[in-house]
Amino acid sequence: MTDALIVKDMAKRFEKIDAVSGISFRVQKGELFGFLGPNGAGKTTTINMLTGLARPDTGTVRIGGIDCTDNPRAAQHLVGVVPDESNLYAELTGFDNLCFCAALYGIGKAERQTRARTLLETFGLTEAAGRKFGKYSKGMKRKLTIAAGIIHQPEILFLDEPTTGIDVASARQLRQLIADLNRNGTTIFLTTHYIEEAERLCGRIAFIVSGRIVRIDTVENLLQPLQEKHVVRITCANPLTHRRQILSETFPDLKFTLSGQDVIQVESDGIVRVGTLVRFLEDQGAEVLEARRMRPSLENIFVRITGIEAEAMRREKEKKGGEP
Ligand SMILES: Nc1ncnc2c1ncn2[C@@H]1O[C@H](COP(=O)(O)OP(=O)(O)OP(=O)(O)O)[C@@H](O)[C@H]1O
Repeated sequence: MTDALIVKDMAKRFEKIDAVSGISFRVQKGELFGFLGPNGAGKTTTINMLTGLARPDTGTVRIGGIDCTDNPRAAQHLVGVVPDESNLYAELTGFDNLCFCAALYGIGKAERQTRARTLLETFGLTEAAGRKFGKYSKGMKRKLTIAAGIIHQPEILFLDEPTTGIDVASARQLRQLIADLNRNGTTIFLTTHYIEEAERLCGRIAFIVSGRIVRIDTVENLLQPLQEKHVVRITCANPLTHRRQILSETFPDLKFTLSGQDVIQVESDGIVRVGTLVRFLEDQGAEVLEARRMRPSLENIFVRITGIEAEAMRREKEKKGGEP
């Protein structure tokens, strides 16, 4: 397999902050590669350097075999970027926006019209092709922005939080579309704070924490240590914080992790006797609302690796980016 992207010892410092501290990784052609990390981990700084918007202090970036380190303009032609805020024109139609983007890359008139039509078809936007972009729904806007990001057939497409801020149904459609694009050969670099989205879509994931890549592996390998685990999530109406100690002492074979104040996650190598646990908690004065056996997920791994609650990260992001 050939590499679409090779990053070596790339670093960036802002005054006193090492935003990215010498990271190295490769993305193969055809991969859907996930880049996950908590707030402030260095994801945006990394993407900016990979897409030619910022220059690394040290290290090298090769895209499609071309060294882009000292030539950010070269990078801009080799990558497709879908920014948070769409850069398309509200007054132009969907079709004209795509043709305009293609023209910026020097694509001839006949070819850009063909590509625009094909992409509108692929993204289910043919009927909206003649409508002004400003009148599109949020989900349609995001789709057209992705279409514009691949009109020049880039080596790699960067999707930064593609489903943040759009409604649930459109987000589901977008995920399907991203999976289809990848299945049809587009190499994708995806950041998302929806861990489940990453688990569902990505083949391989890098975890970045405080500017360093702390783990990089296939989703299958990341999940492997959890395959034998049994996980139960117990939700209470009152805080559980002060009960963790007694739970650990009474059930030494079980591992208890608090998730917020009123949810506790129980992990075990053997079957968890949920009834016994619930009765014990109730005897202790807890008001148990729900006890649910969970399928071990990438979220458990994320919490282990980053020490950050995925739920807390989701809430934080949605405050910034709007509803999911
Ligand atoms: N232009 C800048 N000047 C100074 N510090 C910066 C600048 N850009 C980023 N940083 C700092 O660098 C670190 C990494 O920031 P970055 O935006 O890359 O993180 P992130 O992983 O994208 O976070 P989020 O998920 O919240 O968007 C943070 O500590 C941030 O405050």
